[in-house]
Amino acid sequence: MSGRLITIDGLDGSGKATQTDLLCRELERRGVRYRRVSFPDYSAQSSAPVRMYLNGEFGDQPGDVNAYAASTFFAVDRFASFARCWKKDYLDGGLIVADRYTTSNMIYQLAKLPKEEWDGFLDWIQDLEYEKLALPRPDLTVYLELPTEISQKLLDHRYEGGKGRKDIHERNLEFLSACRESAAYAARRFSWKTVFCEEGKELRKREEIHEEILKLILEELHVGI
Ligand SMILES: Nc1ncnc2c1ncn2[C@@H]1O[C@H](COP(=O)(O)OP(=O)(O)O)[C@@H](O)[C@H]1O
Ligand SMILES: Cc1cn([C@H]2C[C@H](O)[C@@H](COP(=O)(O)OP(=O)(O)O)O2)c(=O)[nH]c1=O
Repeated sequence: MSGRLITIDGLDGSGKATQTDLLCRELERRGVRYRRVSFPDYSAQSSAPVRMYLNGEFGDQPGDVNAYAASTFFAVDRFASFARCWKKDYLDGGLIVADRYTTSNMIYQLAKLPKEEWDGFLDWIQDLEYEKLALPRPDLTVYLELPTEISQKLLDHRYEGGKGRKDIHERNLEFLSACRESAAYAARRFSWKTVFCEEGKELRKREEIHEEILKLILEELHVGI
């Protein structure tokens, strides 16, 4: 029996870590067993090429590494995490909560390509990650939608002005705006559940967003929580 995989995705600074924390706390409160994973898996050796890419060692613009090459770095890191850390739990029927997943390649790497190549890339990345590498497909993807101007402010706040720590994606507002468009496309194609985190130019409260995500999970997955 295979388990279930919930992925939480969104642009940098959209609240993924915050919402993953709140969800995991709620699962614990309800006594639901789960395993939390996060991508890239920075603490693992498998993320070395990802770290080099995001640090700008292959070029300081996202487009300096093409969508296919960059996607493979992230895919290999995911394969290593699955094989080493959560395959057994998943195959035993466990609930996995992922902060970013293949869905991030479908957002960020897709954005590097002209629109007429989007469907071909999305077919390719599904084949690579879900078929050839045999990674599980998500049962539910929650996409946190937030205008880049707001997510950038939150990121700035998180980095407390120390802009040097931003990676090559986070530094590039134009790229992040393109990612918002590619994310909307992927969300439509794959029926991701979009959670709008802004209301009337204001960021919604953490708890309110959390309640919406919890409701979605209960409705969509019928998990006993
Ligand atoms: N709904 C919210 N309202 C206000 N601040 C928020 C909200 N959600 C997240 N934050 C803050 O915004 C910053 C980015 O959130 P984070 O969860 O780290 O985003 P991500 O994991 O998507 O990069 C953090 O400092 C976090 O505390
Ligand atoms: C997991 C993953 C991330 N990414 C991108 C999204 C982010 O811009 C970047 C690193 O993700 P992340 O570590 O979430 O960023 P942060 O610095 O906010 O913690 O890598 C991909 O392009 N493909 C992927 O498969």
